[in-house]
Order: sequence, then C-alpha cells, then structure tokens
Amino acid sequence: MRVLGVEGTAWCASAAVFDADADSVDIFSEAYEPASGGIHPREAAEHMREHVPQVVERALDSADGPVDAVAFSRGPGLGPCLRIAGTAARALAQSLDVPLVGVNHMVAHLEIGRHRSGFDSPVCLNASGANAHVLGYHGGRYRVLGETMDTGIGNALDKFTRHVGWSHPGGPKVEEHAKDGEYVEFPYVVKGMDFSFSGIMSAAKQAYDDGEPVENVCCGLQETTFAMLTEVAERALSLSGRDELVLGGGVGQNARLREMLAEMCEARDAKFYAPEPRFLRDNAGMIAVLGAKMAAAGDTLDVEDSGVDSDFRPDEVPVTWRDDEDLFVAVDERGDVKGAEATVTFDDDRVRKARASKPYRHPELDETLRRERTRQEARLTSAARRDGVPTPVVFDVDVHGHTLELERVGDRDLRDALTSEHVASLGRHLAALHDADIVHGDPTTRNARVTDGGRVIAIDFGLGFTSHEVEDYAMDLHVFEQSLAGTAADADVLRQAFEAAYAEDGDAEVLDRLRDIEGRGRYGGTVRD
Ligand SMILES: C[C@@H](O)[C@H](NC(=O)OP(=O)(O)OC[C@H]1O[C@@H](n2cnc3c(N)ncnc32)[C@H](O)[C@@H]1O)C(=O)O
Ligand SMILES: Nc1ncnc2c1ncn2[C@@H]1O[C@H](COP(=O)(O)OP(=O)(O)OP(=O)(O)O)[C@@H](O)[C@H]1O
Ligand SMILES: [Fe+2]
Repeated sequence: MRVLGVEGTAWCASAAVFDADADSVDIFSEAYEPASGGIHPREAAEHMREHVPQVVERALDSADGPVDAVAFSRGPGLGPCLRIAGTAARALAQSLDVPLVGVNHMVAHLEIGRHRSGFDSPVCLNASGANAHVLGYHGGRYRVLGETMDTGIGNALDKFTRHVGWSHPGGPKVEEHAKDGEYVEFPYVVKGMDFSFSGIMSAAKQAYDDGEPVENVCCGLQETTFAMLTEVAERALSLSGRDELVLGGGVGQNARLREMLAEMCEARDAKFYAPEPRFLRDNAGMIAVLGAKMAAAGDTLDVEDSGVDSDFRPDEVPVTWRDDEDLFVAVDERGDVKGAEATVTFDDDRVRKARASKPYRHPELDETLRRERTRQEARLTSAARRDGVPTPVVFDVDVHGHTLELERVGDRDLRDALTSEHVASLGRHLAALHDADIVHGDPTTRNARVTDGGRVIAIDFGLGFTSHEVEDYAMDLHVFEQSLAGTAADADVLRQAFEAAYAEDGDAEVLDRLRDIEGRGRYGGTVRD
C-alpha cells in the first residue's frame, strides 16, 4: 500500500508518501517562519494556501506509483490552517478516486515512534509546541495519563524567547544558549501526573529582567521543565508496569531532553526510542504512516463527514488499527516495591521508604526535590493524622538521607480493591484534608491502602503542600479521577461514588472547579499567544 499524507496544523506545510511494502517515507515540507512575534493564524493559513499544493505535487512526483489513500491531519491545530489542508486532501482523494483518512495529529506523533521502534505497547511522551502529554493504550483508546495544565512545552519556551527578543521558533535557541549556562532554580510543578509551565515561565522572565545571564536562565529552564516531563514519563511507566517509552513532538529534537529520558529509562531497565528529527517535528510522514494503518483497518471517512477539529483530543480516537492487549499489566507487589520515586522495603510492621537519586536530574535539583519531598511527606503525613485522616505513623525521618520509616498499613493498594465504598472513603479523606488546608498532591489509586476490614488509609504525601486555593483542591480530585480512568473498568460508577462522598463533607465550589478544569480543552493547539 502507498499512502499520501498531508499536514498543515500550524507552521509546517508538508506532504509525504509512505510506501508500506518498502517501509520508506519521503517527506516534503515548507516551514512558515514569522517575521516577528509568534505564529499568526492568518499568516500561517496564507502559508498553507501557498505551499500545501506545492509540497503535494512534489510528493506525488516522487512516488513510484499511484497512491491508494490520502491521509490528512484533522486536528488539533489552528482552524484556518486545518481547513486549507483538509480541503486540499479532500479534493485529492476525490480526483485520485481513493479513500480519505482523517488522522489525529497527536496520535500520529505517538504512532510514528511505535512504528519506527517496533515496540508493542509503549508509553508515549509527546513534547510538542502546543501540547505536552503522556499517552498509554488502554481499552481501545490512547489514554491521557498526564498532561500540561496550561501551555505546551514548546510554546512555553517560545514565549520566553519572545520576551528576550529572539525570533520564532525559540526552542532551538534555548538549547544553544543553555550549553554555556549554569543551572538556576525555578519552580518545579508536578501534580500527580500533570504539570504546569506558567509559573516557571514567569519566573524565568523575571530572572532575565533582574539581570540573570540569559544562558543561565535557558539552562535552568531546560533542566526544570525537562526533568518534570521525564518524571511524569517515569511515573507513567511505573503505574502501567510497562518498559518501553517513545518520544514525539518538535521539542523532542532537543538533545538534553532525549538524554534525560534515555538515562531515566536505562536506570529502570526500560527501552527508549526517539525517532529521527524529521519524524519528531511536525511532518506529513507520520500522517501517512498512521493513515496507512487506518486505511488497512477500513478506518476511512466519507467526504461529507470529514470536517476538521481544532480541539481534537487524542483520547477521542477509536484505535481501530490495534487489537492487542491493554497498557496496564499486573505489577508484582511482593517483596520490595520500586515506585516511580522511591524504593519501599518491608520489615514486619514497618516500611522504609528511600528516595533514590535520579541521575537524569541536575544534581542540585535532584537534592532539593529528594530533601523537600521527604520533609513534606513526614510533615503532612503526621499533620493529616492529627486532623483525623488515617495515615501511617511516622516513626523516623532522615531528611538528608532522604528516607522515612513509616507504619506498615493496609493489606493492599486501593487499585486492587476498587469498590464504591473504598473510593467514597478516599473522597471523605480528601474533603477532610482540604478542610485542614492540606493538598495531597498525588492521590492516585496506588497512593491509598485498604485493610481487609475496609478501612482506607492515605499514603505518599511527598507531592503535598498546604494551600487555601480551591484550584489546588480541585486538582487533587482531578488527579484521582484521572488515575481511576486509567486503571478501572467501571470508572464512571466509581467516580460518582467518590464525588458524592466528597460533596457530603467537602466544599461544592471544589466540585464546580473540577468541572471547570476538565472543560479547559488543553489540546487546543490554537493557544499560541
Ligand atoms: C498541533 C500542532 O500544530 C502542534 N505542532 C507543533 O507544536 O509543532 P512541533 O514541530 O511538534 O513543535 C514545534 C516546537 O518545537 C520547539 N523546538 C524545536 N526544536 C527544538 C529544540 N531543539 N529544543 C527545544 N524545543 C524545540 C519549537 O520551539 C516549537 O515550539 C503540536 O504538535 O502540538
Ligand atoms: N506505609 C505503607 N504501608 C504499606 N505499604 C506501603 C506503605 N507505603 C508504601 N507502601 C507500598 O509501596 C508502594 C510505593 O509507595 P509510595 O507510593 O509511597 O512510593 P513512591 O515511589 O512515591 O510511589 P509513586 O511515586 O509511584 O506513587 C505503595 O503503592 C504501597 O503499595
Ligand atoms: Fe505536532
């Protein structure tokens, strides 16, 4: 099979031919480079109008024979750009009289890595301009295991470089300057498996305005944001019990990010694959490759149903081209438990939790995170107990040795005892914590233990903090519901029980804010200010 791919979501007008029999991909691209500022949607659309027909012609000329299908990026992306590339693809499919395939651009960033690596069911980190998220295959869809709560990673870097007067795109310039810089500290924000960049970016602009050499700011920015992405990727591997990671997206061209991910994977005996740069940045090759898989599965579109979608989320896509097993595999929980962050060893009625050094992190950042999280965990585990929330007794804490000695609690993780009663208990515990101004920070189905008698005990307060903000409380609920969606078959029923229990003891405003968080459509691709 030979498939023509068409890409035009934002800056890259691209066409490619994928020859499935030869497994070869020829890509032809024209980049839009704004004269000043960031990407202007109207200029970008103009670029597509001019260049899409041209690259398509070059791609078709290069093909060794007729194409059997036309695949195009349906979204996410900038509406005006999507519409122009979509119209071109429709017209082509009709004139060539071949099927039309509508591809989700973010799923294509993932699938190209899976295709080129030969991995079965990898976790995928997409680090692109408008997005940043971790995906895993589960129950016939790609689930969003973690994501940015504000901008994409590339857009965040680009915003900083605009502030210092550098031309778009800024990512490569940050990489160049960081090589001569020294690490400076910026806020590190990971909540469960989600993360946010806006606080870091304000701090980076401020540091620059205050006279910090730009090289140092670039170095601190990379070390901080990439460590966040790597940590979340590691958590996703740990949670899913998988040992394969692929990288996608334009920021994946950054050597420091790839180095960190490779080191993280090596340390946990996982395999890591990053496609070559031409497949990382936006390109039609990835659209053609996924288009071929979809076409082979009969997943094609009628022209009248082929509208574009600028907010097209990866988890909306029915994965028709795979029929293999789920992402999540049973994790053997006997003996020592190696969590994403720490190793937990059991000794009768006690557990010892040691936060190991992460070689991928800058040593200063590594030391700060291990020390602060150990300190916070000890402090908040005890504070929560005092406020009536069941948590382990803290027997000992060694902040400089990054270890805790805790009471051994529960008979199994909540993940292995997911009933409405148990999640309702956790909902009540979170309401009580929030009432005491404590945010858990990472309330997943693995961070609560259940006794044979049905008692639920909260553990792992390492990402916790104190706060009066409704937003922070709502994020706790969001993190829990995300972990339910990732692990439970009947997530809806459990979510209702969880929310009903929270509503009884907690603040209605927090549940309202939760709805708000869910509705924020962070895959917009259109957010390019
Ligand atoms: C929806 C779609 O339009 C969008 N595309 C997109 O963001 O283009 P992509 O090619 O995946 O990524 C571009 C981003 O990648 C950054 N970038 C490129 N090279 C980089 C480098 N060496 N280091 C860091 N960032 C880099 C750029 O600064 C820019 O922000 C997306 O995939 O989210
Ligand atoms: N006090 C405890 N009593 C019984 N089991 C525990 C206790 N603390 C931790 N465990 C077990 O060890 C596992 C890992 O612990 P914990 O979540 O604290 O480590 P972690 O490395 O921070 O994990 P992650 O980052 O993956 O959430 C838990 O899921 C639980 O099964
Ligand atoms: Fe992209």
